[in-house]
Amino acid sequence: MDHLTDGHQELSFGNDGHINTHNPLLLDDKTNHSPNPATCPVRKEDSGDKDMAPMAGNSIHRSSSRPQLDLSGAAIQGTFEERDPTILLPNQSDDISHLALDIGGSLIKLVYFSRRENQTANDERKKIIKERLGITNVNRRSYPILGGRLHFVKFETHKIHECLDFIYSKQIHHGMDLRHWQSEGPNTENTVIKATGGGAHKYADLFKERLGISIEKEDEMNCLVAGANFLLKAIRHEAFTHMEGQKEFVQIDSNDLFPYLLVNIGSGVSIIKVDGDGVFQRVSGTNVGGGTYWGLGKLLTKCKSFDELLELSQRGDNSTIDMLVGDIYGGMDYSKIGLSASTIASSFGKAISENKELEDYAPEDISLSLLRMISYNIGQISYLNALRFGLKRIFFGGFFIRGHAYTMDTISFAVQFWSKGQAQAMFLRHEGFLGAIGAFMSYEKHGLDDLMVHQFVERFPMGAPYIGGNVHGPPLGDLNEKISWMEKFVLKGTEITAPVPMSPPGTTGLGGFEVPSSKGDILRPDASKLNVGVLHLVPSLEVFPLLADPKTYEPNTIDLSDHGELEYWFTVLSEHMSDLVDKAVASEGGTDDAKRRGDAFARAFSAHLARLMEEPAAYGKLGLANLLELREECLREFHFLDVYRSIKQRENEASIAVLHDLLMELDLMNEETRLLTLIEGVLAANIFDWGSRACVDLYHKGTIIEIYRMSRNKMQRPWRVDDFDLFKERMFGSAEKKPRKYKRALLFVDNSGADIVLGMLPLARELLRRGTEVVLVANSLPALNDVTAMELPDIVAEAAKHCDILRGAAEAGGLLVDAMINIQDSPRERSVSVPLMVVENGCGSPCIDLRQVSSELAAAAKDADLVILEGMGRALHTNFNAKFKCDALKLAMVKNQRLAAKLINGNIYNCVCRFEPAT
Ligand SMILES: Nc1ncnc2c1ncn2[C@@H]1O[C@H](COP(=O)(O)OP(=O)(O)OP(=O)(O)O)[C@@H](O)[C@H]1O
Ligand SMILES: CC(C)(CO)[C@@H](O)C(=O)NCCC(=O)O
Ligand SMILES: [Mn+2]
Repeated sequence: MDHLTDGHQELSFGNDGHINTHNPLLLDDKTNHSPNPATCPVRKEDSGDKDMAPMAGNSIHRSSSRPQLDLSGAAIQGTFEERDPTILLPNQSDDISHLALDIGGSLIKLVYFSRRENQTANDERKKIIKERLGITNVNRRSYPILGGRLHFVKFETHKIHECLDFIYSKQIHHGMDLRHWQSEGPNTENTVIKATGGGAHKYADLFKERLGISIEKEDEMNCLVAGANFLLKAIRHEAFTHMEGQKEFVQIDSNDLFPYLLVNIGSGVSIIKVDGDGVFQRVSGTNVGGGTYWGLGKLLTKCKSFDELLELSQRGDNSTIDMLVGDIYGGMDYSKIGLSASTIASSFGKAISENKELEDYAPEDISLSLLRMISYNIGQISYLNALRFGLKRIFFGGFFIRGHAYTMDTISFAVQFWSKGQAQAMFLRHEGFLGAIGAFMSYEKHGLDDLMVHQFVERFPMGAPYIGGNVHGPPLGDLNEKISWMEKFVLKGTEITAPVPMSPPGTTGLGGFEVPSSKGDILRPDASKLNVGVLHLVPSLEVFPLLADPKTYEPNTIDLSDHGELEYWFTVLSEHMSDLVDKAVASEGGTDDAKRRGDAFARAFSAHLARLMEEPAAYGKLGLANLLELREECLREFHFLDVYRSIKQRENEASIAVLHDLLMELDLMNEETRLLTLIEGVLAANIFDWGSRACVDLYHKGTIIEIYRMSRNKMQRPWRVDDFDLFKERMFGSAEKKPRKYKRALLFVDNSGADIVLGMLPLARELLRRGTEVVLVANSLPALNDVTAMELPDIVAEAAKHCDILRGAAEAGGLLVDAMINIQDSPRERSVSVPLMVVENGCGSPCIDLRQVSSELAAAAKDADLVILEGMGRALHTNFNAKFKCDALKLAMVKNQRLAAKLINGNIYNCVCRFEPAT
């Protein structure tokens, strides 16, 4: 027995899983007895989709978006003695296309770009939309940049052969001919790659010899500045402060970025005053840098790796070796000048007087003493230079920092201490890659140089465990290698999945250099392995033009920085996992390969979740939308392209089968009753959400139509949030107000099946009937059972068979081009109808960040005066607090008890109908 409560209303299922109530208003019972798909139980998950007939007959031509390999001209590269020779695919166009290097004294940083596969299946719909919405500038580039990803990799400079092997086996250096975006074949003669850092000079010949490629040298300082400027302008939450163990992201206004001080802590330290793009001066530097810490530390402690040295420092006590103020002042503070007894008076100073050898000091203590010495020194020199030029902001980059909390705290503390709080130290998430990014940006002809700020979107570092960070041995190329890696990664990398206790924030005492609080934290597996996201280049993402104030807009309603909240969602997502994996595997035919991928997905997603539990801000500011997106991205990473495909088809078929009856009943009503019934219908049908645990349990208890009717029947007003009367007044007018005819409405749709077919389409139809153009806004990529923009035209075409209004409007909107075959059109009706259109929203998650929408949605928004956001993901988890320049209606059923309590002080299955007039 399952009880659904909505305020005072309660409704229960009969034991047989059938609904006891019968509402004559909607859906005559006859549908229960007909042999149509509406009576299929919802639960039939494992059927795979092979035995599912395509819903719209021959009009469905959904093609998988899995990258297609072009095998023409394939040849084995290298000698035949090699065990796993690389196979070169010279005509493979969506492969890696560009790379740039920063070869420093300690590390080689490599940034490379891989293009995204072309999604041609969507072309027809796109063409129509472009014509309709008058988008003219979509092909403003003459070269085919279709989006892609920027990847970040690093190697130790003394192991340069690993870097050469990596480039070679990934074949990144092909297709680098600057005169052509796509090189025709494996011809490296013209290949030129951009490189900066000292090694660009030192190793140029080696690159020519080993790979036959020429290095084009770019100035190191130029690149550092270009990289920093790009990141600070283009990547949200790139910069953060780090004080007493607390990381806080800073959103830099790109119009208010300059001047600033850039301190790059590599082997040595460069200090650069930056006044604009390409406008800078290297004002200082110091030879006491990262190389000093690592070099001296290695000699003094016999550590074998930088990380080992850093890890030692975390267990160290520097007071055994440093001379403190208290050591000099007999245990007292020197309070007159603001120095506490525990302040370091002289780094390593104790070693003078004690009769000890190196072996007598703990390596841990030496490492910490060294780390503090160097960090404070750099902090102090940086501060002095900031003071010299009156700069308030200091950004620190370079791999010395290595995402290490204590290092950052120490530098921050030094800056804060010396400037008395006047200057602020900030760090960059892509800390070590500034130069490499700058070199990458310096390609003039690759078209990436003029990228608009918003065109890069940082996604979760999906590939990060295996492609970010250090690379040892052969690179991981294909999916198969990724999976193997994932299997090993989780077996070995227990430190990633183990939760980490956070030390309580400490105090810093009397203004002296106390030990910052984050010392005790574990050293996370190389920060760049998990911290640096892959930057996705999406050439056509824009800010949604109808946002009232894009600057203050925050998509996430729930901030997961509250640990209890994060824990809750962690549990929810973990509990969903095995179900999801089963579905994912079934969606790919249940093969052994699919099982292996499913397993790897579960491991990868779990590792990410564990990582986030340990450090919620690891990938930038974390909201629920990000977590849900992470899951979808993880699935895609392991080539699960549409897990819910067959469920969606089944739900659509079942709903289409009863659409006609629903429309007939609606048409018998008067306008006002009909509007209410339509809104009720949207809310009721929003129950079909495979992202909600409670609902999924519910689906086992009845057919789609039974559940839909049950849900409708309990629609008792007032809803928990109920602005319906206000909306009605806007639509129909009142004694005081004139009615309003909206010109164009954007309907952000949610799930498949009843939700779209019996909820949103009838509402769209009503708007169309009233002369409002309707744009259905759907996901670009599959997420849960959300309907996608690619699927919608077929659904609309099916629905149009049952309704003249929909048919005329769909025709006018160009939606029926493929599906016209069976429809006899009447030209008269066609010409008078306002259009019904479909646009993609640019995202592939159940939530939507309106700062990153597709250009077609942005274009469609231009003439829109009504926005309807439907569903929990789009209207509650995100955008519940979003304000718009036009009227906005937010409709959702809350299918999660915790969210209901938190957001609307209500209960699960309560409904939200929030109407907000234009601000
Ligand atoms: N895995 C690592 N191996 C070696 N050094 C590391 C590692 N991780 C962090 N470091 C630190 O980072 C420093 C190198 O930083 P970075 O790569 O920014 O400089 P670089 O470009 O090699 O040097 P420079 O710019 O002075 O030529 C090292 O000297 C060391 O202190
Ligand atoms: C020599 C470079 C620029 C090489 O990256 C760097 O290591 C550095 O800035 N060193 C510090 C040299 C100095 O200014 O004292
Ligand atoms: Mn460098």
